[in-house]
Formats: sequence, structure tokens, C-alpha cells
Amino acid sequence: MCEGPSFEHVQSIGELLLGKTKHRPTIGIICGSGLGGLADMVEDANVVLYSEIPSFPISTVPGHMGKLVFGTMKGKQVVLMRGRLHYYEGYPMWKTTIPVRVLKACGISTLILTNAAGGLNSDYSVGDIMIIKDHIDLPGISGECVLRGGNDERFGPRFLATVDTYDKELATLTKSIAGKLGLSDIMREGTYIMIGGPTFETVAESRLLRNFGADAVGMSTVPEAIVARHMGMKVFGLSLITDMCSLQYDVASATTHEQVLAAGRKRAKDLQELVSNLVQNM
Ligand SMILES: O=P(O)(O)O[C@H]1O[C@H](CO)[C@@H](O)[C@H]1O
Ligand SMILES: Nc1nc2[nH]cnc2c(=O)[nH]1
Repeated sequence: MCEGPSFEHVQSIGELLLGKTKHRPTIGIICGSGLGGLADMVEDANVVLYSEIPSFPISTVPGHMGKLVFGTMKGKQVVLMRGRLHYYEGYPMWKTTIPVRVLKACGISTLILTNAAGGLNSDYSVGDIMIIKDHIDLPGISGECVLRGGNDERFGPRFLATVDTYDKELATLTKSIAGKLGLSDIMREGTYIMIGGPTFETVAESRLLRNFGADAVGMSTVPEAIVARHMGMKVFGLSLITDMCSLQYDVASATTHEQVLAAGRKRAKDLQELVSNLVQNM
């Protein structure tokens, strides 16, 4: 009846992972495409490969290494997912979020999501960092919500309220940290829309997504945020704008994954400073 992993199975993977590290993190971080350098901020690291974890999906996308990194970041115990799973890789939606359920079983109470995204808001530029204020679950509202299928109440409720998905206090704290780091000029706050991918948008699709009210578009994050909230975790998200979606045919230029990764590398240091200072001050 239930499509997803059993509660007992998730708990057992959590216990297995805690047996592989001395750390007891309460903060989890998912690294977006090209943003794996966040893991370089981790000290005293214990690394577990996804391939060593029973029934863990494997990352297949360049820029996603497939490692869990336990350790400390500016004195706080953390675990990073250096490699996320995407629906377009062929996994059912629920399977892309097994790691989030496992992180909760490891004791994580706050999840920081990062991603690379295309800018839809014409006030944005490549290199901007957008605090995710809200999201549009395009697969979800058309029937592919990550919570579809049987629900085990030990994970969370059948019907989840999503008006308060993204934590406002962490957003305020991030803005103040960005100010101290001299990053205010590149900070934005907006709505992320998830598409299934792996195709980047046509011009007509970008116009549609912008008309829906989205400021940035990507192929991840939303299922993770929903599952984390389903289990009562605090959620905070940052999108790095790695390219601008074409809204006009005459200036249409094709986005490539290499361009996305390169934009991630360019902004890597700022993002690392921002996230690590946030973690320190949480
Ligand atoms: O969302 P993350 O994992 O950062 O990756 C983004 O970058 C990839 C496209 O270049 C897509 O997977 C998109 O979702
Ligand atoms: N859908 C989508 N995902 C992205 N990830 C990074 N850039 C983009 C983009 O332009 N579109």
C-alpha cells in the first residue's frame, strides 16, 4: 500500500549511519549543483558514500558526488549531502527524498537546502543568491507530489499545510549575515518553481513560469522541503542564480549544465561564507 520506505527501515539506516560517525548533528545541508564546495568548510569529517548505504539512491548527475559528510562547521555539528537526487534521474519522487527522511532519523531538526537555479525575474542577475521565500510545486500540483501514496503517521500527517514551509527567522538572520559579509547587493528573496526536467525551459515555458509568479526555476528542492516539513523539520533554502532564462526569442541563449557548474564555482566562496556563518549563528 505504501510506496515509500518503511519507518522502521529509515530508522535502521539512521542508526547505521550514526554508528559510522562520532558526530551527532542537528543541522543538515543539501549541496546544489556545483555547490559541493560547501563540504570544504567541514572539519573533522567522517564521509559515508551513498553506495555504502543500503537502499540509498545513487547520484548520477555531474556536480553531485554522492557522499554524506558528517563533521563540524564553525563549531556546530552538521551533516552535508554532497550530491542530491533528482526526479529526472528516473527515481520515483518519494525515492529522491529518502536521504531527507534518513537525516531526520539521524537527529537533524533543521535542513538547509541549496540549489542552482535559472533566473526568471528580470531584476535578477547571474551570481545573485535568492532566499527561498516560497515555492511552486509544479509536479505536485499536477499530481506528482512527493507525499503521494500511503502515509505513515509516524513520519507526519496525511494532509500537510505548506503556507509556512520556509523559516522566516532564518531568512532574517541570513539577511543580516549577508549585510555583514558585504553581500547585500546580490541578495534576493523570491519564489522558486520546480519543474520535472531534465530539459531546460523553452521561451514560452519561461514566460509561463514567470507569469505563475516564480522568480527562479530549478529541478529539485521542493520535494525535499515538503518531506522535511512533513517530519517537522525547520527548512531554509538558498538558490544561486546560475543563468537567466530566456524570456525573449531574439536574445534566446541556451543554458548548459557546464554554465550552471561554472557559475557555482564563481560564487562558491561567498556561498560558503554565508552558509557557514548562518550555521554558526543558529
Ligand atoms: O537543483 P540542483 O541540484 O542545484 O541542480 C540544478 O542544476 C541542474 C541543471 O543544470 C538541475 O539538476 C537543476 O535542478
Ligand atoms: N529548470 C532549470 N533548472 C536550472 N538549474 C540551474 N539553472 C536552471 C535553469 O535555467 N532551469
